[in-house]
Order: sequence, then C-alpha cells, then structure tokens
Amino acid sequence: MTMHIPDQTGRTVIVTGGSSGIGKATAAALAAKGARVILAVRDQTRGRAAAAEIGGLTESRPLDLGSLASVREFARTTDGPIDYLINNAGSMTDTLRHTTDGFESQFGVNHLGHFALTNLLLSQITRRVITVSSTNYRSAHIDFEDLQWQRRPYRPFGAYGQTKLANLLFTRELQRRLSRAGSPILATAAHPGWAATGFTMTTGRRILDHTLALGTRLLAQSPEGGARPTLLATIGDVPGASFSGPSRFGVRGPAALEELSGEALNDDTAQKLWEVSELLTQIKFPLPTS
Ligand SMILES: NC(=O)c1ccc[n+]([C@@H]2O[C@H](COP(=O)([O-])OP(=O)(O)OC[C@H]3O[C@@H](n4cnc5c(N)ncnc54)[C@H](O)[C@@H]3O)[C@@H](O)[C@H]2O)c1
Repeated sequence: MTMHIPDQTGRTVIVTGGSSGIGKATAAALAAKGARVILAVRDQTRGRAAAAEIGGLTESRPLDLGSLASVREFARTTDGPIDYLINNAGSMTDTLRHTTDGFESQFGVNHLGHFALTNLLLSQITRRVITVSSTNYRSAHIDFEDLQWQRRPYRPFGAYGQTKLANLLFTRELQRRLSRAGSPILATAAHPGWAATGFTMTTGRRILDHTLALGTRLLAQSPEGGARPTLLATIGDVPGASFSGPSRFGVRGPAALEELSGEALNDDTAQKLWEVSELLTQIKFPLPTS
C-alpha cells in the first residue's frame, strides 16, 4: 500500500528515535521526498549508520530523552525553523527503572522528555508536532496520586499505557494552548498499530514471550506500515489534535482518522497533567495564552 507524500523540499523534520523501527521508516519516507531530516537519537553510531542508509539530507544528532540536560542541550544547539517535530521515540521496560533526573523511566522518556523537547523547540516549530502513542492508551489511567509508581507494585504494561495516554493528553492540551495563543501550529497524534520492530516486552514467562514473538511474526505489519499513521498525522489533511490509526483493532490496514475514547478526551486531566509536567521538568509553554 503506497501513500502519496507531497514534495518536502525545503522542510526540516526532527524524528526522535529515528534510527530504528517506525521512526526510521518515517524519516526515510520524508527524506525520500526531499526533507532535511534530523534523527534525534541516543546512540550516534547507530544514528549515523541510519542517516547514511536513508541518504538525502539526513543527519544524526544526540538526544537522550531520559535526561533533561540532554534535551536542553539538543534544543540549545538546534537552529532555524523546524517544520515538523515527530515525537516518536519510546521506551518499554519490564522492571522499575529511573531516568537520570529520577523519573520513572517510561514516564520520563515517553512523556516528560517529549514534553520538555516540544516546549523548548516550540518557538522554532512552524507546522506540526506529531506524537506517537499506542492503542494501549484505551485501558490506561493517569494516576495523579502515584504517577511514578512509588507507592504501588510496579506494573510495566500499566506504566507504559499511562505514558501512551499521557502522549494523547499532551497532544490535546498542546493543541488547546496553541489555539488560544493564536498559533497556526497543529498538534496531532498517531498510533502505529502493531508493527514488527525492536519494540517488544519480555515478561520472563517463556510461553507468553514465545506467543508474543510468534504473534508479532504472524500478525504485525512492517515498520513502513507502522509509519503510515505517523506520516498521515504529519502531512495529511487532519485537523489539530486528530488521531490516526491503521485500523479499529490496530493490526493491519490503511491509516485513517480515529475517534479517541475514554480518558484521552478529558480536558481536566489533560490540563492537570500539563501543570504537573511543568512542575516536574521546570519547563513551561513558551507562548502567551491570555
Ligand atoms: N511497534 C509497535 O507495535 C508499536 C505499537 C504501539 C506504539 N508503538 C510506538 O512506536 C514508537 C516507535 O517504536 P518502534 O516500534 O519503532 O520501536 P523501536 O524500538 O524501533 O523504536 C524506539 C526508539 O526509541 C528510542 N529511544 C528509547 N529511549 C530513548 C531515549 N531515552 N532517548 C532517545 N531515544 C530513545 C530507541 O533507541 C529506538 O530508536 C514508540 O513510541 C512506541 O511506543 C509501537
């Protein structure tokens, strides 16, 4: 299934986690249409190799979303207008870990890192902020009493789902703030469905892990297929804060707009999460909103 992407010559795109999987496929599709693509990645050896493989105007620059110092340094050293910021990177861990700033790692990387990056770059972004979520958001909940799993036994899938719900609430509140500030920038989100990338969680239970691996081999789409919703959310004719997904069940099929459900539609939760994120990162929305 091919997707028509218009000429991107003269446009600059940042793709976090762009050296592998869906991010790399997204970067390659935009680079092939002439965009200058910056792969914002932790491992520069892998980043440079991916940039060379993608070709065109692709470069690799260091970014560790698990370190606010790294996010600040990336933003400080990024010049000029950015047409699209694609918040694609994601972390999935099976044990409780923490970022260098002491945040629960999935929350710190998937949500707070992108929250910080977006706000620090916002005055340079000209078109869109696209954030990659997951269908896991549907069964997730933002627990403001224990956002970072300090009081409860750690549930890795629960923690991951909370960050993917946070990605959508972030998109919603970002769009609300942009609109209030009179900014033309759009905030959109995508979920890739199920794509065969390096992104798999091992549970330590042999049969379950084997089933998950087999299911991925049989059912999941390619990274290129997983990139389609992101590309649609980047260049498609979607109104702000829309959400695109490959199918109702998120496995295979064409990318399409999708109605969000449940907590992802809660404006109060979105606003509260934004305020908490500002407090935790000490980074604020940079545009006037009154
Ligand atoms: N593959 C799927 O089926 C699937 C399903 C739902 C959602 N997603 C989402 O798609 C996105 C891309 O994942 P993928 O499937 O391509 O897997 P992937 O493992 O290939 O890509 C994830 C990328 O994020 C990067 N990353 C992780 N921690 C980082 C950090 N601290 N700083 C900077 N980069 C970091 C990794 O290095 C990697 O390049 C993720 O946000 C994931 O949650 C994937």
